Amino acid sequence: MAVFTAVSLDDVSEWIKQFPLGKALAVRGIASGIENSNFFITTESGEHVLTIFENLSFEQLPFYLNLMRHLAERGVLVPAPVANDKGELIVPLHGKPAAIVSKLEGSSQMAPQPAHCAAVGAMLARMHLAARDFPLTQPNLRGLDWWNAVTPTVLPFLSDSNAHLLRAEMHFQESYATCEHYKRLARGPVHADLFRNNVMFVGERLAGFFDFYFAGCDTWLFDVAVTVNDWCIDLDTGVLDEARVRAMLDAYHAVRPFTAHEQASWQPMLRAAALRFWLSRLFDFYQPRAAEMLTPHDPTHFERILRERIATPAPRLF
Ligand SMILES: Nc1ncnc2c1ncn2[C@@H]1O[C@H](COP(=O)(O)OP(=O)(O)O)[C@@H](O)[C@H]1O
Ligand SMILES: N[C@@H](CCOP(=O)(O)O)C(=O)O
Repeated sequence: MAVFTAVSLDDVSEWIKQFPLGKALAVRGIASGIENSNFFITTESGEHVLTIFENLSFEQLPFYLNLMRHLAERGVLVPAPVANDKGELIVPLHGKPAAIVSKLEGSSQMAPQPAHCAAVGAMLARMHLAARDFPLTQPNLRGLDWWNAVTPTVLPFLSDSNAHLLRAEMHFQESYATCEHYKRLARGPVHADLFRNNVMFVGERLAGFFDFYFAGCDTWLFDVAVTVNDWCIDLDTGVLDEARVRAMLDAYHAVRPFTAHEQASWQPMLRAAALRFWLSRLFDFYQPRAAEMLTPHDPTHFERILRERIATPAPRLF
């Protein structure tokens, strides 16, 4: 669990007066976050989530909050940010940026079946299409530039075999990023971290996507690859589960058809998505941020997935 910025009902009662939500009745800290301090807030107008951003700045946040508002206004199931009486979505609390969003119902589906994967695939395609006219841009801050910056900081800790894998994959991805197929991939705002724990379900009904704080502009196919690499695998081996992959890809394709350039890029992109999380987990493991009590995620999970995606031909996209 991350260190929390403590917030009392008294703090919130005063602060929330600037929002059209009525009085605050209760505040409850959420223990499961690892990036930010999150609280469920009961107000006279219902349940909301208050987030105090521990790492992101006032400059970076408008992209995420406005993207969520843009998507929510277009019927994509995401938390809707609430503006204060000046129309602001990001308002300081205890000197840190903070925001209030609507609370999604449901819970995470940690053992997804093909029906869940189909619902996620369809909503992901709707999200990509709905964000086409989103006016703000911000790069994926965990993209190729970040991989290049982080690689030398983790290489000294790796075994010879893993160092070789990392160097070879970085070389492959840098070269792939210059090819014609890659340049012609559709792009736009992407979630970039749509793991099982960032989606709410009520039974088989998808209730919403949340945790947009790794979102950025990148290829839509990268988003699909990140999502497939988490939702459609056997967690012990990293091997793709054919039924769940087909359900997710077919549902996505029915809403936003994949292209031939995407088909040609699918295996490199599954590798890129595995590399991205291997690198961030290695970084968090070997270079933990000061003053946080995080239990790092296991990097070997994504090393296994990367090796598997290199070794096994990718299933067809469509
Ligand atoms: N809008 C929301 N609706 C309902 N629950 C939410 C919402 N946002 C966050 N949560 C809850 O808070 C937990 C932590 O949120 P998350 O955004 O994943 O934190 P972090 O970015 O710190 O990892 C989630 O697992 C979920 O239970
Ligand atoms: N999904 C990433 C870590 C990001 O954590 P989140 O709780 O903010 O989704 C991983 O598994 O490495």
